[in-house]
Amino acid sequence: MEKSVKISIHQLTKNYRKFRALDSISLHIPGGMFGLLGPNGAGKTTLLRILTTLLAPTSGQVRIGEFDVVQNPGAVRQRLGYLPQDFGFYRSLTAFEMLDYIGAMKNVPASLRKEQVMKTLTEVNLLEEARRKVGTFSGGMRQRLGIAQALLGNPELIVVDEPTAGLDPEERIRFRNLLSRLAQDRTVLLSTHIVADIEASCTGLAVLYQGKLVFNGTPEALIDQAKGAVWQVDVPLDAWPKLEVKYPVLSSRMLNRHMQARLLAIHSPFNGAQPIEPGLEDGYMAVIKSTLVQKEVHYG
Ligand SMILES: Nc1ncnc2c1ncn2[C@@H]1O[C@H](COP(=O)(O)OP(=O)(O)OP(=O)(O)O)[C@@H](O)[C@H]1O
Repeated sequence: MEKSVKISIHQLTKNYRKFRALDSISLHIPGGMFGLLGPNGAGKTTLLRILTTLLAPTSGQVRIGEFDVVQNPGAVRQRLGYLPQDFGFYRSLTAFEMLDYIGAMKNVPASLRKEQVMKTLTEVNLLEEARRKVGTFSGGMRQRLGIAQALLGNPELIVVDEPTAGLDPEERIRFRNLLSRLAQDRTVLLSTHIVADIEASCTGLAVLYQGKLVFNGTPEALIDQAKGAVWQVDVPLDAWPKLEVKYPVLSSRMLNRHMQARLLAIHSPFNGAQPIEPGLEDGYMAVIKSTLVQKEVHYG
């Protein structure tokens, strides 16, 4: 991990007028691939925009390596590449032309630019498409080109916001593999609401919920949050509505007048419920639901 950089976030708060989008977040992100997980509206994009110097915090500190994002935004920008959620593409340019243009905006010297553009196109497996217009690209190809532009200038940190939304399963896997490969020698921060994206690739992750940090640790530790609390139940349809409101439902399917479901419950919800080994999605739901439950009724 010769080019990875550490991120330190200390008591970071962001208010949009009276609305608190981030509430005193403290988090240390080591090198490698780190996931930021949370439902829509949790505050992930707000956090990424502060990290990438596009948005000023209300209070607290963020350091990328040795540089503070507020005191030294220029130095931070030189060290990072960002693929935002709504990255705009120049549809009538070729992949090469687009990267050449972005390279110029990133101050990559003209004498090095062609070589760098070709190198990044090779890294994201798009070299053969260099002369093709971006408007003809598939969603997966566009996202890989988005990563290519983030890689220009050879940054130590790559920040990616919800990159697999809208990709088909094959493209999603290909994209995740690309990020894992990139994380071998730099820090990659991946924000997503798709648990499988994190499961496949991240060594550490944080969960944001309603602007608060509700988990920080390894994927295994997140799975442990649901240990002993996941149950499979098989109930007649008329008994289902009562259960459905009482316990958080992880998944359900109708089977011939019966409902088969996975539930979260601290104790067995009733005789005959089968305990199940949890997965990462269960751990994530347990963390999110327990923050809900603390405010409402305790399940189990
Ligand atoms: N400019 C703004 N003014 C007011 N509220 C905002 C602004 N930007 C974001 N918010 C609110 O802050 C909260 C967090 O938004 P944010 O976009 O950071 O969440 P997110 O986790 O990235 O969700 P998504 O995946 O939907 O983008 C949301 O409730 C959102 O409505």
